[in-house]
Amino acid sequence: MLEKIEGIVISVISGYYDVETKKGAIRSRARGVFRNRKQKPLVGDHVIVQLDEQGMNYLVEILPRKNEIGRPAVANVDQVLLVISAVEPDFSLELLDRYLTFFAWKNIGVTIYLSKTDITPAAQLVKIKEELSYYEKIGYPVFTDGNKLEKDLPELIKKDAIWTLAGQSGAGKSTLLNQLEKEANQATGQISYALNRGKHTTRQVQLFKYGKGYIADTPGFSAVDLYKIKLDELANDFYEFKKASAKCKFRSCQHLQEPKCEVKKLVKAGEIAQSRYDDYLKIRQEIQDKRMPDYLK
Ligand SMILES: Nc1nc2c(ncn2[C@@H]2O[C@H](COP(=O)(O)OP(=O)(O)OP(=O)(O)O)[C@@H](O)[C@H]2O)c(=O)[nH]1
Ligand SMILES: [Zn+2]
Repeated sequence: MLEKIEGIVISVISGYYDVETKKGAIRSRARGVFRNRKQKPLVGDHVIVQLDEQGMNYLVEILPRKNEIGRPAVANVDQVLLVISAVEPDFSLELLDRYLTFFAWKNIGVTIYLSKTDITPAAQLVKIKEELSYYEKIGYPVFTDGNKLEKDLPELIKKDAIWTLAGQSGAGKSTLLNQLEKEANQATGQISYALNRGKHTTRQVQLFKYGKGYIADTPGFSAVDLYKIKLDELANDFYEFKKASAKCKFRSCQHLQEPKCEVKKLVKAGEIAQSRYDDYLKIRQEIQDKRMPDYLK
């Protein structure tokens, strides 16, 4: 009888898949069957490995994938740690809304981390923190202090959860990642993967253990495309709009010119941020402009 065991792919190196299981890490090869089906196991995939007596382990099945993001891609991402800088590059609410919209669309939770607060003029920082408190109110965890983030993060990463970093180029993703990875390696006595990365090898993504789950060791991605979002579903990706829309007169209200729109009422009352509404309209327009005509779909 060949034993089968379930696990999570934590790294892929030249055709070998390292799978973390309850028996520890198992190195395995993928069965040719995946190639035929054009199916390729990704880091983050939940898989079944078949063990045999000769010590040859085969990855024989990929369990259903709930999402896939980034380049290199990571599967089954539970949460994005979004790094937004206060300065260099300057803080931008529009950029923040773009990221949040994208991950909401992908059904991935976001935790916001404000970086470079140490080099931000005090008055500017006060204003940014105030703006971020709105996001906390609508349900996004916000960290504006790196030490607090590192202290709380192990608790936040739930069992087998996969986190990945995202944010604009220069925001500080690699800086934070190196810090977290160093800590994780110190805690577990692991050798840093970073040391094995030759300059000329293709950049691979690996998961390192953190908290009760994992963090991807590659800074995810910096740019997001929003035009694939369906126009009439966009409002659902703005969580506070979605919540308010239960009180809109029309069930399919897009919060534009419709009468008795709760979202517009709350914008007027200052309860929904005007900047959120403006960004909603802007992204909407973008989707409209790039939308394929119905007959081409
Ligand atoms: N003062 C200060 N500098 C920071 C902080 N975080 C990052 N930096 C600096 O900002 C620059 C960019 O940081 P990176 O970590 O390379 O940014 P990144 O998001 O990985 O950028 P890409 O690799 O281009 O996507 C580096 O010079 C860092 O040293 C911070 O919290 N405070
Ligand atoms: Zn409405």
